[in-house]
Amino acid sequence: MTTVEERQPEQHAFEADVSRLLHMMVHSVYSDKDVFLRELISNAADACEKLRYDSISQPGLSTDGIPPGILVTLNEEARTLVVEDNGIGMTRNEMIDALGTIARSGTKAFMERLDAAKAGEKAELIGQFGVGFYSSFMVADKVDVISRRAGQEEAWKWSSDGKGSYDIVAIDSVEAPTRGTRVVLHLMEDAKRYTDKWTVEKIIRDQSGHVPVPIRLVDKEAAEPAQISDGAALWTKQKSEISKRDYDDFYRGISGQYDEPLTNVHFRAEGRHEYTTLAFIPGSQPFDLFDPDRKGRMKLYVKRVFITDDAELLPRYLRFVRGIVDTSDLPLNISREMIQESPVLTAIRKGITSRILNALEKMADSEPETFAKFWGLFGAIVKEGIYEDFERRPQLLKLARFHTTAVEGATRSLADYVAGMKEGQSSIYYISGSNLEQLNASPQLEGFRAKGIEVMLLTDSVDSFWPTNVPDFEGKSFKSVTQGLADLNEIAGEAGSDEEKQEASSEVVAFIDFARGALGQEVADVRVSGRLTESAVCLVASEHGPDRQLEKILQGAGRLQTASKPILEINAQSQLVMNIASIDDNTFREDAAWLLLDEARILDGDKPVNPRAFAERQARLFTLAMGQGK
Ligand SMILES: Nc1ncnc2c1ncn2[C@@H]1O[C@H](COP(=O)(O)OP(=O)(O)OP(=O)(O)O)[C@@H](O)[C@H]1O
Repeated sequence: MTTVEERQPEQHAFEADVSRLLHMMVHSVYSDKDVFLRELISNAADACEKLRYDSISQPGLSTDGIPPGILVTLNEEARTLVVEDNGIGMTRNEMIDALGTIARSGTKAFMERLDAAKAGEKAELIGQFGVGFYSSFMVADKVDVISRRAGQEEAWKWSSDGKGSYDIVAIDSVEAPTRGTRVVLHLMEDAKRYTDKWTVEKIIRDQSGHVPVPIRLVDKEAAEPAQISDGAALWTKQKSEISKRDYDDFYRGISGQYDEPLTNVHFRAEGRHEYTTLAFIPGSQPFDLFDPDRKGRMKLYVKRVFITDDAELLPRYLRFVRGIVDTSDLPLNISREMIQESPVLTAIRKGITSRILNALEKMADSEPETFAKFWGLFGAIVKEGIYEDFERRPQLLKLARFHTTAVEGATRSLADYVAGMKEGQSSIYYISGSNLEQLNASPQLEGFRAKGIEVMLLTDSVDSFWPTNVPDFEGKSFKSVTQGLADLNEIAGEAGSDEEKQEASSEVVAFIDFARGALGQEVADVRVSGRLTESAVCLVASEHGPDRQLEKILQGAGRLQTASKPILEINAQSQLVMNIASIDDNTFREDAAWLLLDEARILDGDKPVNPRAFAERQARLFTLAMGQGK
């Protein structure tokens, strides 16, 4: 067997993505390099918490009675900064996995976004993400990680200059911590300020003052360590003892985001269940907001021991909330699998969901501007709840805000909408699509606009689903303006908007009959429109079945084999239509009918049925109009 001394370092190449990330770090545009320390301290604290957790089932892991702690040591002469913890440590293989690849989905997402960002946006984007251990290479030209896994004899040293490869070598026990990890940063010349006691102390207090593990600092060899933070969990303190700054720092520490949270919800529940929650509504969108797995990131603690950040502590439509729940009602040794089924957790989930929604309601009433910002960031996510949380639907509908035709650049609540309904109006009208401007210009809105009837403009993808699923708001049903007959005659319009509608002339009726025959298989019907005032044509869906937008989405997702045919509505008062109807020539009429259908499709954001035939028909009509045809 080889002894430790005889072993040669093994060289490993970094995974391609790591090399790319490191390159970015070294040549970083990071405005604030201080964050590397927060990342290292956060890893050290996680390692201590992991040991605390694993020791519950394997008490042998930490029998030495040494309390968890993080020690930061500075050496000005050697130009080193060391972060050491007595946590779980890493085996050789764990080092290779954790420090040679990119395991964090967040880091992957970060790199994708960074690649896509324009030059000017990069710095801002980087500021929103924590990028973990690799951020050390912003300030160090060499990093050593010496680690011994709790309960194991052997110790390993990982070293790299961040340029494509790293070495791993077994080292003598005396050179390693008894347990845990020591990260040694050999600082670059221009990063030597990180050996200055006051600088580092300030950074730790500012960034990491609330990690739940005590932090000490040594600034000179053999000096007594100074305690910088006591590791008391912020959430156990009284609200009155906590400043806004404390809350914000804590939020940044647990969320890995750098923004200022919009609000926090901090309460202690007593009675049937005992738990404390400290939750934050972020001030910017987390990177994983639109991930398909829709996972939340609330952390579960039992009696201050971190258990998991994988428990579903909130419904998915509140997945942007960051924070912790600490309870004494679960056993410490509960397995992560058992947690999901625990009735205690169900009760906690209910409790904190209510508190968060109540806090949002309060914000909407007392701080409408903050709420508008909140809705801009997370409204599309909260609306998923309208669709999937039957029990809380009324509360979510009350919270929801929408763009409507009534005001530009601002949003309205459903209560605002209902208050502005016209006499005889029994439905809440909406139109859905992906682009606000395009929706605003939809011909289907014309009749509603002319009568001053407000229409909600729904642009989030979830908007195509929930209105068909929700029977009503305060007794008013939801109705798409692109579906069924527009019975606008029943509704009293604004003064001056109610001129008598002319009946369709017999010529127009004849043209409509002709078009119905000519367009045959493409449309379910051709009829006189009750909703157009300016445009000549538009497409609508039949009364029953999905609205046009929903149908497109379902078809795009392969969930509809055959789309139902649209109805072509014709504006009998349009000058164009009347002119067309007056020409008694079937070739011309056929061209006109197809062109009108194609026009309606284009107005809907679609393509003509047959682009070539469309071009030919258009050419024939142009030629005719220029007086050269026939
Ligand atoms: N001090 C440490 N002790 C034990 N393991 C560590 C330590 N530092 C890093 N690691 C391991 O390296 C991995 C990568 O660390 P990195 O900071 O890049 O991301 P992360 O900590 O997983 O992400 P996040 O910051 O979102 O929790 C960690 O998940 C952990 O497994």
